[in-house]
Amino acid sequence: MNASGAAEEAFVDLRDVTRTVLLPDDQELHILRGVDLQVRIGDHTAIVGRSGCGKSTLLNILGLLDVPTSGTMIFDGTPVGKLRNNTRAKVRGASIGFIFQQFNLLPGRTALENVVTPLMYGSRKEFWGRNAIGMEMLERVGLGARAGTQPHMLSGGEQQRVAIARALVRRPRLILADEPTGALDVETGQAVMDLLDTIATESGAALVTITHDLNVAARARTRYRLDAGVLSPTDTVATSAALVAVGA
Ligand SMILES: Nc1ncnc2c1ncn2[C@@H]1O[C@H](COP(=O)(O)OP(=O)(O)OP(=O)(O)O)[C@@H](O)[C@H]1O
Repeated sequence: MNASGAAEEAFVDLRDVTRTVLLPDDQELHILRGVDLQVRIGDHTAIVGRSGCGKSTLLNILGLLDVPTSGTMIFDGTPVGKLRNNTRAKVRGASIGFIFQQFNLLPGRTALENVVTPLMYGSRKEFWGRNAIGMEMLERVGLGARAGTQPHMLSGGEQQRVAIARALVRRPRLILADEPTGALDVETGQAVMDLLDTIATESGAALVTITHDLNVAARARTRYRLDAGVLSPTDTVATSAALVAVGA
């Protein structure tokens, strides 16, 4: 609710979204079936599901990398179906930060060079101020002293912190994290999720984490399960209780 008592508009609003692809034998594969999802600024949403259930497909749609086959999607007040490809790419660069399981840092570039890469495509202010902005982000993730270090000299947790700094350097309103702890040990993964949660909250962004790790999902305030392309909210209390019961 906002100050006037009205329900706040979702930053991303998917209604009855489907994604269908045509296979070589002319059969249709229904990857997403009638997905309803509202993501609000300040939310931390987790989507869990087994391999092949459609998680990457949903992430690609949320990240404006792909479009629904049917249904409606509103992104920051604009119907996505009305956006041209190049406008979609611009909105993506300015409004969405991506974090991947394998960090996807550029080899042979320093931590700072990696972090400032998105600023090369930003406004003049972002472009010319990129080193100062990048350093500030690296300091926020606790790696100011490693600005000149290349990724292969950093630990997995440190590489993911650099990737977080890079994802957040243009102050995106939506952060999409795809198995962000998948390549990290449990303790490092928890520290990375703590950091991601804190920075997303401080930056006033929405965080959507796609994961098969129930420990990671348990941190989110809103949880969904994706099962064969069908998205359903999971019962928060029951899920938490179940997670505690299995020692997660
Ligand atoms: N363009 C495509 N053409 C044909 N099949 C596709 C296409 N995109 C996805 N699929 C199939 O749709 C299903 C869902 O794919 P998706 O990559 O979204 O799953 P996922 O939940 O992310 O899986 P994982 O966790 O293993 O990465 C899979 O069976 C995949 O092979």
